[in-house]
Amino acid sequence: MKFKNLQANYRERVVFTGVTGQLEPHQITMLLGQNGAGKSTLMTILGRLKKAQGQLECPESTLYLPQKNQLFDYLKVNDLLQLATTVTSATVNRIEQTLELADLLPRDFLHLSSGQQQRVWLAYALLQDKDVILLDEPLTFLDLKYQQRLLKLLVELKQEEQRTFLLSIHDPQLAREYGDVIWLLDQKGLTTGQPEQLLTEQKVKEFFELQ
Ligand SMILES: Nc1ncnc2c1ncn2[C@@H]1O[C@H](COP(=O)(O)OP(=O)(O)OP(=O)(O)O)[C@@H](O)[C@H]1O
Repeated sequence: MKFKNLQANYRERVVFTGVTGQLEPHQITMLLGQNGAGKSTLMTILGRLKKAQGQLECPESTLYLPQKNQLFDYLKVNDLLQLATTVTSATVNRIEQTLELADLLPRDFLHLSSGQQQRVWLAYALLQDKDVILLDEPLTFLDLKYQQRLLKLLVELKQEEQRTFLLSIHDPQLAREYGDVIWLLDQKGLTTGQPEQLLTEQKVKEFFELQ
C-alpha cells in the first residue's frame, strides 16, 4: 500500500496535508499520534472508507476495523463470527483459543462487557481472509493479558500467513516491543522509521509533550 500527499478534510476543516508513506508488507506497523492528530482519519482513508486528495494505491484485500463498533440488534457471538469467517479452520481455532472465545460463543453480543465485545470484534476482523488489516486502537478495553495475547497473535499471523497489520496505539512501549515499523503522525505530517530510531525516551517525551 502506497500513498502520496494525502490531504484529509471534514468539510472546510483540514486534518492533515502532505501525508506520504507506504505500508510495508508482512510487517506490523504501529501508528502513534496525539488525540486528534488524525490517526483514525488516516486509517479510514487507507481502508477506502473516506475520500482524500492525493494518491493512494491500496490492495483489494484490505479491512479496516474501527475504534468503535456497534451492533443494532441481538445476535449470538457465534452467529456474528460465522458471518465473518473466511479463513481456514486451523486459523479459526488459533484465533478463538488465543482470544478465549469459547465461553462467549453462545452468548448475546450486546450483553458482553466492553473488553469481551472488543475481543469478539478483533476476532471478527482476523477471521476474515484479508491480506492487510487496519486495527484502530485495538487495545482499548483489553486487560493486560489480552493485550499481550492479541499482539503475540498478530506476530504469528504475520509470520505464518504473511499478513500485514497497521495498528493505532497510544503505548510507545508496546509499539516498540511488537512493531516492526513506526509511523508518527502530527502537524508536520507522517514520520516513518524503525522503533529503536523513533521511540527513544527523549523522542517519545518530545512527541507526546511529556514532562
Ligand atoms: N466526522 C467528523 N466530522 C468532523 N470532524 C471530525 C470528524 N471525525 C474526526 N474529526 C476531527 O478530525 C480530527 C482528527 O480526528 P481523528 O479521530 O482522526 O484523530 P485521532 O488521531 O484518531 O484521535 P484519538 O487519539 O483521539 O482517537 C479531530 O480534530 C477531530 O475532531
